[in-house]
Amino acid sequence: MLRSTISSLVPRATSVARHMSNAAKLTTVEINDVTGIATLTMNRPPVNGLNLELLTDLNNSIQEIEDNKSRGLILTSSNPTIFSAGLDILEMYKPDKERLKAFWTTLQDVWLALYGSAVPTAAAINGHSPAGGCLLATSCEYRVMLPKFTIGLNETKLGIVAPKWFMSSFLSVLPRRVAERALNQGRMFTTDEALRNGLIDEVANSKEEALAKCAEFIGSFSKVNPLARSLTKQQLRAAELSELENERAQDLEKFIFFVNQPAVQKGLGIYLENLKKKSKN
Ligand SMILES: CCCCCCCCCCCC/C=C/CC(=O)SCCNC(=O)CCNC(=O)[C@H](O)C(C)(C)COP(=O)(O)OP(=O)(O)OC[C@H]1O[C@@H](n2cnc3c(N)ncnc32)[C@H](O)[C@@H]1OP(=O)(O)O
Repeated sequence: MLRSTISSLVPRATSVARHMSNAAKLTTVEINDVTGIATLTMNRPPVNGLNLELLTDLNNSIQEIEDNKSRGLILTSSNPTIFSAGLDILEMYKPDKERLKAFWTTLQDVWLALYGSAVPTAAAINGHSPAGGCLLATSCEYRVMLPKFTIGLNETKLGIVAPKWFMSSFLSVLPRRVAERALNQGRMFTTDEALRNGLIDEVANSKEEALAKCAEFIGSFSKVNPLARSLTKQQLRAAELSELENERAQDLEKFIFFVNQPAVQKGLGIYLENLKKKSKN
């Protein structure tokens, strides 16, 4: 459900950005005191794999940004070549039952909070963004990406299935036939392909430029009534949000059942092994 927090139109004091969250966490939130825009940075080396702890910090940070009435949220990564490698496969491979439940429930929370955020959202995609990384990026309203990286929902390549709400975010950005083919193929788009197909909105040559373009997008709403804006967004996104809200328990059950299938476990094991082999070469 879209949060009701509305950013104020009162101009901010002129000063440099200030940190709201500390670096001990896997995310940091920095508010620009001039623009009032919050930059939420993922920082879980080596690849920003979305494990339970990173998802928990992401969820708390989004909440913090909403509560502090920021003008907007920019999601990015501290890693210079990876936005996020998607879900940490180790959470799903030979999983602990209780942790697996908490992991998926927190992922649901993050998606509901980000896709349904009341504030304008943008992703500065400063590196590769497969699967769960693409989910985060497409949950935002605007995407700026650096050249020569890749983005997409590659689940079928891992022998897994993107849940419906992953598809909802993807479909909110791409034309249906492009989304359908890409999902079935597990296609990863290069930056150029992503731009051509509308999966991203702009290309930037540096992270700084990407952040500036995201800020410009968020700034484009400065003359729009924030309540009218957020209620409009809420109506546009309500169907997908309610669908997951109403089916959270079934979605969790399906996930747990699916992940525990021997064929899925075998596929994940092989995929992990190949990733490790590749990283050693
Ligand atoms: C009827 C219908 C039913 C429907 C039911 C639905 C049920 C739900 C099903 C379940 C759905 C689950 C959805 C999952 C979505 C996901 O997000 S899955 C994750 C997908 N991610 C990937 O495929 C990315 C894999 N990684 C890479 O491609 C590369 O690592 C990279 C491009 C991100 C970075 O490359 P590079 O910089 O060269 O680093 P590497 O050397 O490859 O990696 C370093 C290090 O990290 C490990 N690693 C990489 N990614 C992951 C990951 N996602 N999880 C865990 N670990 C990862 C990699 O193995 C290396 O480790 P070592 O250093 O070797 O230890």
